Amino acid sequence: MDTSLAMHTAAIEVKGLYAAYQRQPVLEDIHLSLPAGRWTAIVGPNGAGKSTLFHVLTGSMKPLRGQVDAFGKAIEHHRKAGSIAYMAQREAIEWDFPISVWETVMSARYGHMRQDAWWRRLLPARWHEQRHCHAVEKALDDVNMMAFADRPIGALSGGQKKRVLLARALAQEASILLLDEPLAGVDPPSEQLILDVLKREREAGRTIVMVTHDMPGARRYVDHVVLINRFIRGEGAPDEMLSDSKLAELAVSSIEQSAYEVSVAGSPALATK
Ligand SMILES: Nc1ncnc2c1ncn2[C@@H]1O[C@H](COP(=O)(O)OP(=O)(O)OP(=O)(O)O)[C@@H](O)[C@H]1O
Repeated sequence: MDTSLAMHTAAIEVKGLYAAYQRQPVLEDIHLSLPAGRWTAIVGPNGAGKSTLFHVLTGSMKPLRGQVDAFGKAIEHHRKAGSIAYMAQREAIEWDFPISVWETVMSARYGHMRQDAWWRRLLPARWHEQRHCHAVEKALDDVNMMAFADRPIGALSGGQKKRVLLARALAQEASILLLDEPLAGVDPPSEQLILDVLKREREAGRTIVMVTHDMPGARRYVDHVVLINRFIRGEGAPDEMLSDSKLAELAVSSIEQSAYEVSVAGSPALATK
């Protein structure tokens, strides 16, 4: 990990962000400052824009407006440097291609290999370099999936796939981990395993930002919470943000949001093409 990055107090800063799909606004006027070396939970109802926020933070979606920096540098810089690891929701992945668990996790090392001298990049043996193999093995061990290393990725259960996706994010050895629902669809022992792994990663100085619907897990482990539903609905300590009254406000915003979407769908000015 680049330790100079960890000197900043904010890992991610978002200013005046607007994002939309086919002119339909999904995120509006988002201002955020996510603390470095801390564990942040992004909490919001279905369709609140949480995954969209991650798409913008990884640079895979261009916002309509606004600025997003990580450790004081544009997201594009981090995209090239591989300093932000992203774990997508399991449902968003195509599983039918014939690669093994080991190869899936090794793909997280491409960014490191790209930093090598050009002639090294041409060597097929780079896949077998000790530092890459060690990072993959450690990540698979962390999520208790080393025994499945040779299995085709498509031949795993849903919870096992999730652990492999987390291993891939860990193997990148990035400064920031963006995890979209890492706890969804896993059994209680796996959930505990994942929470323990993330706790260790946070203790090692990494910044973790995770989308979650698991309130007990968030209350117990995270340092910082962002409530979101198209707008930021609150940001602060877990005790305050995950209180019954705050969560009730968020639920009400969800009902209002649904009513808004119905009215926008009928509006010729914002209708999608
Ligand atoms: N590719 C897309 N094209 C058009 N609309 C989209 C697209 N992806 C998401 N949306 C819409 O954008 C809104 C926000 O979606 P997003 O996936 O960011 O929500 P989310 O908070 O991650 O939800 P969930 O908790 O269900 O995963 C939703 O209304 C969704 O229907």
